[in-house]
Formats: sequence, structure tokens, C-alpha cells
Amino acid sequence: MKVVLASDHGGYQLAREIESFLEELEVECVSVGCDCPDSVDYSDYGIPAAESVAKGEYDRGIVICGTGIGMSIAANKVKGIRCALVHDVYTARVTREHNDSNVLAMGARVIGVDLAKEIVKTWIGSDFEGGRHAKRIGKIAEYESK
Ligand SMILES: O=C(CO)[C@H](O)[C@H](O)[C@H](O)COP(=O)(O)O
Repeated sequence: MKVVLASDHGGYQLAREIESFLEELEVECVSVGCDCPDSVDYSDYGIPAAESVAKGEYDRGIVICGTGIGMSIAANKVKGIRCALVHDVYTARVTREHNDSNVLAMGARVIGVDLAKEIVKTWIGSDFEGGRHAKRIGKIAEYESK
């Protein structure tokens, strides 16, 4: 699996932790910034990261800002992206199983490093169940293509 990782300044430190953690998990990860803790705009990093997932350059994306909200709003503007803002392990699993989320957003000012790692591990390791859920996300895709 190939994962693209993006953050703003609010998520910069946590993104570094997640980058190392993905390496431990032997998941290929490419960080597309930001590259230092100086103030930036989450949209400048979240949108290109989401676009690269939508284009198929990466299997999944992880986007991190202060609350995860800005990043999730930005990523979900990209056609084909189902970005889930997750701050607990249950949601991390269910958003893969039910929503087939292809981008994970987290807020570095909301959760700690250990929980973020658990979320990432669970989200990476959970699979879409299909069935009734496929019909539902199909309706979203249909709306998106209007
Ligand atoms: O979009 C956000 C809020 O929903 C992110 O948390 C940003 O990281 C945050 O707005 C950045 O705030 P700052 O005061 O500019 O550090």
C-alpha cells in the first residue's frame, strides 16, 4: 500500500510521528509537506494530497491539521475522495468497513500520538465490506458526477 501524508503547521509534529510509524508498519509513505512548523494554509497541502489519491497515484491519504476539520473539508472537495475525520479507534475501523474512506484526517491538537498511531494502524488494516455500503457510496459518486 502506498500512502500520501500531508499536514499544515498544526499537524507537522504528529505527521512526523506518523511518517516513522508507517515505516515501522512497512507501509510506503510519501510526505508532501508541509516541511517545517511555520504557519501555512492546510488547503495548500490537503487538496494536492487528496488529488493524488483521486488520480490513483496513492492508495490512501492521511492529512493532519490542528483539528483535522480544515483538512477534511478540503480533501472532501476533491471528486472521488471520501475523507473521514477520526479521533477514535472504532470510527477508524468502521469508516473503512462502511465508507471505504480513502483519506484519513486527524487533529493533532485533539488527540495524542499514541491514539493517532492506533487509529492509523486500524484504518490501514481494515477493509471495505461492500454490499449495502457499496450501494450507499455509489449514490454519493453518482451525485458527484452530476
Ligand atoms: O482548519 C483547522 C481548524 O479547523 C486547522 O486546525 C488548522 O490547523 C488551524 O486552523 C490552524 O490554526 P492557527 O491558529 O493558524 O495555527
